[in-house]
Amino acid sequence: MTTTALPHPPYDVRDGSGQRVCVIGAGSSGIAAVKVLHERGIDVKCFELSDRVGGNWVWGNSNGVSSSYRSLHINTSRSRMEFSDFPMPEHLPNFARHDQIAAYFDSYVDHFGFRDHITFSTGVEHVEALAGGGFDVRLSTGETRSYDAVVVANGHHWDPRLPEPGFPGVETFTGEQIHSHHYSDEQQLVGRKVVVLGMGNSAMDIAVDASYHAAETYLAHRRGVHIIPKYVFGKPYDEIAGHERIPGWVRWPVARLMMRAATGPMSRYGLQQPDHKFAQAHPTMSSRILDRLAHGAITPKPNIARFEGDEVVFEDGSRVAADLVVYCTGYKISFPFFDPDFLDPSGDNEVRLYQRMFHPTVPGLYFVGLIQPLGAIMPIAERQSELVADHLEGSYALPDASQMKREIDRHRSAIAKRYVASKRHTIQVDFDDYMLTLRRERKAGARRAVTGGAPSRLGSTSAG
Ligand SMILES: NC(=O)C1=CN([C@@H]2O[C@H](COP(=O)(O)OP(=O)(O)OC[C@H]3O[C@@H](n4cnc5c(N)ncnc54)[C@H](OP(=O)(O)O)[C@@H]3O)[C@@H](O)[C@H]2O)C=CC1
Repeated sequence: MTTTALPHPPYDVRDGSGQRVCVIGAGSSGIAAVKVLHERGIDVKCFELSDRVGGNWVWGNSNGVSSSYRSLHINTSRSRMEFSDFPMPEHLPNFARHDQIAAYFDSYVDHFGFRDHITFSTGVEHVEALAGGGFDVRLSTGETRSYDAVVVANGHHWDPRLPEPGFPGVETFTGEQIHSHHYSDEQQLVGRKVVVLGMGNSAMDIAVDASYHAAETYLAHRRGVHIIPKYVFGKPYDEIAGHERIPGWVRWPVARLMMRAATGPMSRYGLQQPDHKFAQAHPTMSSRILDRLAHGAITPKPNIARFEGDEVVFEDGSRVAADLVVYCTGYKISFPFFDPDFLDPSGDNEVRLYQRMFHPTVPGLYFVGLIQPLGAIMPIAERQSELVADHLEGSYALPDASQMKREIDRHRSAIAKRYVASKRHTIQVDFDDYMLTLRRERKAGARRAVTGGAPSRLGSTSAG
């Protein structure tokens, strides 16, 4: 690969210390970015809508956009979600609850001492890339500040995606309809006849909650999935064969066999058989749903066909009277602070980024945590942030724009080949494979930086 001299800062920056960087959001990815940049001595400021860090993991977050609910527990195990230099407390369960995770993020910020780099209760309202490089960032306070670089970490599970178009009769259905984003606790379910739509992790959790609190619970789905229990053979499922040194062609067949042994076919639970292989869709993880289906506490249904009065009619012609429909139909990737024509995700959740984090034509625009891993985001956000810091310091160089575009195209084709066609898979990565990719990319970028004349982290005693 060749290195092309890029037009303006920070592509030709050689010293990160002179850079002013704005991080948008202090969720799990934003705090990783601030921590890494702060440690490297880069002048970083983060703006967070809420009065605290943690984003989605803060149930009832004052930012008004958390999708968390009372029963939420993470579905990646403690050892696989923790930051590399800040272990989660050992007294925590293997699959921690939202408040335990939010507290962990809080202590991360205090431990590394960068809370004063975060301005709370302040949103970023508009970001404008300037023709000569750098950005103008307008805040909710009305103030506009200038930055050399912007790290976008505003999360991608907060803007609800409803079925489009809605099912016939949706306008006249007499029951209540909500998106899972607006589900907060079981009080919304008590004594009601509830239809949950979807087979992602939100649907699993909410259907299980409903199975304990609602009068009747139906789980409607347009496609079967492979449900993964949280424990397999007495261990958290993701600790088995989960390592970046174990290649995917070993990891996934092992996982497939384990799951086949652990759960058997999904049809035994009354669910549709998946139309794809294991690991060709974002994983749905729940031990409890299998129990609740086996106990008859949840009735599986095919997709919703239409609504008639107070009834939900399913694709097999069956119908139920329902008080509440919960659409667990996923999220849109949204950047409310960019002009629509600046970075248009086209409504299909398509965002074209080199290595899922560098904008190919806007220098200094980075994205941290804009991936949906088969695994946890936190260690990935941390490693991505190291690349951002390297780039700001000049020890990592990007390839030229055409090479970046080719990499993006290759990634798009690989996703299309690998995963079920769905808007939920546009930013999908395998945790271990992507972690390895980032490690290799860091080295490749360091070599490019040397070729291009920048000081290199490799072989340098001052390397961070
Ligand atoms: N405990 C945890 O850690 C939790 C984690 N999460 C994470 O949050 C993210 C979002 O999860 P979730 O909210 O479940 O959303 P997902 O995007 O993962 O799942 C959406 C589901 O809705 C279905 N769907 C979408 N549109 C329609 C439609 N028009 N008609 C019928 N079905 C439709 C999809 O089917 P199809 O596959 O056919 O597109 C899919 O089954 C994921 O990364 C998930 O892992 C969520 C909840 C809990």
